[in-house]
Amino acid sequence: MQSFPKVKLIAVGKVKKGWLREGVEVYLQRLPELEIVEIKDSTPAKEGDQILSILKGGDRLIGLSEEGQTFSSVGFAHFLAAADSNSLVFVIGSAAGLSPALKQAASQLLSLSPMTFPHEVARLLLVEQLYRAKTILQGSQYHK
Ligand SMILES: C[S@@+](CC[C@H](N)C(=O)[O-])C[C@H]1O[C@@H](n2cnc3c(N)ncnc32)[C@H](O)[C@@H]1O
Repeated sequence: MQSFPKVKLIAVGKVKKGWLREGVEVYLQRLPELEIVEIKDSTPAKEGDQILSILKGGDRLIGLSEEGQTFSSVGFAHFLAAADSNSLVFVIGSAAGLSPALKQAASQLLSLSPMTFPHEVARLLLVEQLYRAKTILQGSQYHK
């Protein structure tokens, strides 16, 4: 069984739709290693500055963007397992996306699909894939 790192998700804006909030909550309860920090939406440039200002030294920023790298779920699990510290910080932008400066500062961009999703849907998809990754590393039956 491989260990699962602590991960942080910085998300711009709230999940307003109850059915999506409920879904995110289900995976959050199953994944105590995940902390979600929400910041208020403004402009991508201001949001980017705020996100960069709350990062700690050594944090590894992973920006969620449809332009990023795609993984299989098993590949994503191995990527997480290889992150040898508890410093992974994922960031999901607002409807206007991530600022160029934030994308530049990210050590990597992660795509959930080449298609574009609302940020609330992207949050649910990411937390499910993080939970799935944990179950893959634990060898449990969730991932088939
Ligand atoms: C409506 S999208 C913004 C789309 C905008 N055109 C852009 O340039 O990012 C809102 C946020 O959801 C996330 N997102 C949406 N679709 C995604 C995907 N396929 N892969 C990864 N993240 C995605 C991104 O973080 C994005 O900033």
